[in-house]
Amino acid sequence: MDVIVTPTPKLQGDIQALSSKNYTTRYLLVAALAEGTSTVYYPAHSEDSDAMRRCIRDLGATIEEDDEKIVITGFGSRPSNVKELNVGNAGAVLRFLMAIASLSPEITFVNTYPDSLGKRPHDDLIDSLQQLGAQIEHREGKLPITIRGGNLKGGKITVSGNISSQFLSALLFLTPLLEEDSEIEVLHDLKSKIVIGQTLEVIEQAGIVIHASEDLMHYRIPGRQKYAAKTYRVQGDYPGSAAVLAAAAVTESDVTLRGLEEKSKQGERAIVDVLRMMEVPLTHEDAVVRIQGNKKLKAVEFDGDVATDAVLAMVAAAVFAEGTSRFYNVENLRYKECDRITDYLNELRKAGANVEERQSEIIVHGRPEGVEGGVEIDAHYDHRVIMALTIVGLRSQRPIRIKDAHHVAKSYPIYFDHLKALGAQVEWVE
Ligand SMILES: O=C(O)C1=C[C@@H](OP(=O)(O)O)[C@@H](O)[C@H](O)C1
Ligand SMILES: C=C(OP(=O)(O)O)C(=O)O
Repeated sequence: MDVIVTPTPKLQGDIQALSSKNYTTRYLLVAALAEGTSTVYYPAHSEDSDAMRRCIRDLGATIEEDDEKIVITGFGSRPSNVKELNVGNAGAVLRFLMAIASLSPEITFVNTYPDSLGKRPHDDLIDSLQQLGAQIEHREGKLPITIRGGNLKGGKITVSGNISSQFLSALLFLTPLLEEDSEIEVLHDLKSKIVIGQTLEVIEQAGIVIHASEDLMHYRIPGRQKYAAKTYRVQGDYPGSAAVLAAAAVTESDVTLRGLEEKSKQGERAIVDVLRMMEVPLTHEDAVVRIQGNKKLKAVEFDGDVATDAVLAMVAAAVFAEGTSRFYNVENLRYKECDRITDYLNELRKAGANVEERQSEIIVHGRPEGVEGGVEIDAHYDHRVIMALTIVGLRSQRPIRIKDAHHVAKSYPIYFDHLKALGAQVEWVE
């Protein structure tokens, strides 16, 4: 399915932010790793959260759900002997479950998105799990991957933080369940470090003790711990909301988004600060963000590593800013659903934006007068590319067509419904 985005000068309305993808995947996981019954209120509903739900069920968790909650009885440290798991296109779900799979004799992760997740590297996690004693078959660090474990003990290991924080998160979920104490040392720079805060927060809520150094590069993890069954409440999602907020920022608007906690550990809450730096009129109080856009934005310089999943939306806003913006320290955007630097900038250029890439940087020469549009965009299987190009389409001169826009459902299936509710002219077509 494609979407046609027709230029829309005004957005107005009041919506509830969707639930956080990252917290949902984590709460579902720690609930599955507990032996009793946990409840997760307001879970996200998207392809990625569905992938975690499906896989923990395959691994032996019992799940009941209604409109507001999921009730999960976990399998503790003994997942069922399942042959295969299919995580769809969900990177975090794959990496977290690769670690958990090493509690089982043999599990194969299949490759159902050869042109997206199938291209992403997992070598660093494979290496760490091998240090713990797992035997792993893989195709140059990529899917399909077979993990043979079952008798991992714990001990001293290293993990590289250069490509993704998800490898470290995966090991932090696994090691408390092992027989012996573990120590993890992170090698190289830890990218998306801020996300580790969400992992540690959830693990602690689940009653597990991990001793982390202040710089988050060293960990001591006592072994033989048990995840406690608990009740969790998923907070609003900043990465998805960043796209809605950026859409409001580039149009004439009065848009209110509810459910975005100011003190959240999600780094993408920086979207609010970045839009403020761009001089977009907004307020953020009591978990409510209100933007009254006037189509005027100023260029910005920003370390994108603190808000990985909001950078594409920030860049889309910068396309219409006065001056040159720079988003630096973003190399690991290249290892996501697509190469979010080269592939994304190619699509932006098609739409008429003036952008440049460096290995770890995106530079945007703003065009406050708007861009040409009138083109077809390749989604590259990437929900965040789809959301960002929609923002650009709202302020182009001619409509743009986003091919295969249904991939937005990876994290935000109701993105276009939300935009429509705000008055955006967006339409699904076959
Ligand atoms: O741990 C997580 O849930 C995630 C970590 C981040 O990935 P990287 O650590 O690979 O940057 C982020 O981009 C992804 O959407 C979700
Ligand atoms: C990169 C993302 O997710 P994942 O790594 O979990 O596939 C994302 O949601 O933007």
